[in-house]
Amino acid sequence: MNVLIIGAGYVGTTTGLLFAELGHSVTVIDVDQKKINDLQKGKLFFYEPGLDTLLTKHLASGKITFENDHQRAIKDNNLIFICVGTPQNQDGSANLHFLREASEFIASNLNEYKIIVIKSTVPAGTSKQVKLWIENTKKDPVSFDVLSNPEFLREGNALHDALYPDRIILGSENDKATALLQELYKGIKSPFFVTTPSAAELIKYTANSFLATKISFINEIAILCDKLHINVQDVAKGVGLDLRIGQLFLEAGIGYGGSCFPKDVLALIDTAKKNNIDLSILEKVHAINENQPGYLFKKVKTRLISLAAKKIAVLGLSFKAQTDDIRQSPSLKIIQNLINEGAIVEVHDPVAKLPGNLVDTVCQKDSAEEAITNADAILICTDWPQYKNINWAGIKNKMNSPIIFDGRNMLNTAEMRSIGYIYEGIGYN
Ligand SMILES: NC(=O)c1ccc[n+]([C@@H]2O[C@H](COP(=O)([O-])OP(=O)(O)OC[C@H]3O[C@@H](n4cnc5c(N)ncnc54)[C@H](O)[C@@H]3O)[C@@H](O)[C@H]2O)c1
Ligand SMILES: O=c1ccn([C@@H]2O[C@H](COP(=O)(O)OP(=O)(O)O[C@H]3O[C@H](CO)[C@@H](O)[C@H](O)[C@H]3O)[C@@H](O)[C@H]2O)c(=O)[nH]1
Repeated sequence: MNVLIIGAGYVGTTTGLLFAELGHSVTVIDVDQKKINDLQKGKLFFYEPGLDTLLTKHLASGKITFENDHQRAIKDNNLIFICVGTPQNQDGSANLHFLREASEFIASNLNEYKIIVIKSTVPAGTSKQVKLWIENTKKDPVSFDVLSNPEFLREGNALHDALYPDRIILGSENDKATALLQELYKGIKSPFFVTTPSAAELIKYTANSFLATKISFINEIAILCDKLHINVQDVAKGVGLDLRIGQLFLEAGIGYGGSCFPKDVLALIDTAKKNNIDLSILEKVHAINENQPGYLFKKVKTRLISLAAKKIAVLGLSFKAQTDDIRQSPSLKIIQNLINEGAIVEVHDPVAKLPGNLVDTVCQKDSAEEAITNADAILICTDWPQYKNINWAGIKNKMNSPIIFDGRNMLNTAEMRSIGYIYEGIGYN
């Protein structure tokens, strides 16, 4: 099958490579010419394990093409996936500006029947809105269908999640279009659930908000655990053994970040508000998450008292391991707090880089060991597995004072204390 992808970001690039891997012929377009130029040369603009190899493979196989001629791309393809960004507006609502632009561009080049699939995360009812935008812009009486096929991949696991998703959700009211999409995904052995476009759109936000709720819930329990001197990891394990609850997304820490959970929780709150529905549970989820980086910071202040001129090593910048994405990363909030209190901050991350506003005030080191040397304390902000393998016994004597605040509960408490560290995690860890 021939497929066109609009938007060569995380989702568009991964989806394009997935379809190429399934044997389809994929064309990808993006308004960002530099991204297209780089992708044509096999260069990914983000760090995502395994994706670069697949890109090289399918550029060579000719199954994926990154195209500059956008009009021709629309005219030549009758199955189009929209994967543009839907960022957060100031009031928390989803910004559909890029989606509207892409829809109207399709409309002005609508030469024959097309199936338009929205993969971007969009509020319930957006498929209907896209239909209207296209109807109002198209020049000729050509028919089309708009479907919803939300994406559930995680950054850092994009390839695995694309090839082995827990489910494929399709919002479609046209049986022929549904059959075509089922054919497109034929190689994927996962449940294929068909519902209305609006329900598909709401499933996406509900899933992300539920996972965010699990995280905020365990983070609140962790604060109680600190007070009661009970280990939150034991509590999470015992609770998660109940199959109705499950073990995943019960890791207490410094809160969720990234380009999805924070914005999607706020967008669902906005949808509820616009419909006069009280979704206060999600307002609380958001508020807890806003406070969680500050909770670790408070522990630092309580122990060190003054941070002025203290050297603090921060391990991890990205919002989670296996990605260089620093959007909404709790690590950045903590670094800002440290700077505000006069601390000298040295950071390390295996792949992520400091944002422009921090490069002059914070020093990024090439290795964790360099950042730790002469530090008055270490703050672990991202759960990069390599931090477990630091020679903790060896490096202890290079610190001014051996104190670790583990915002991801990733090190072994007993081991760290036996080496001689003052070690504090989240939730009496
Ligand atoms: N990043 C993730 O892990 C993830 C996972 C699931 C769902 N989503 C959702 O998928 C959508 C895309 O996310 P992303 O992370 O890939 O975003 P992104 O910002 O990485 O990529 C979006 C791309 O769309 C391009 N674009 C914007 N307007 C365009 C237009 N009119 N024509 C062509 N290209 C255009 C941009 O230049 C950009 O390259 C969002 O709605 C997001 O919430 C993201
Ligand atoms: O027990 C946990 C699990 C995660 N996190 C944090 O939660 C955030 C999000 O993690 P994760 O869900 O793994 O990353 P994303 O790549 O943001 O993926 C989420 O957002 C995507 C975009 O919508 C969805 O497609 C995915 O299904 C959904 O998991 C990160 O900061 C994690 O550190 C925790 O604090 N505790």
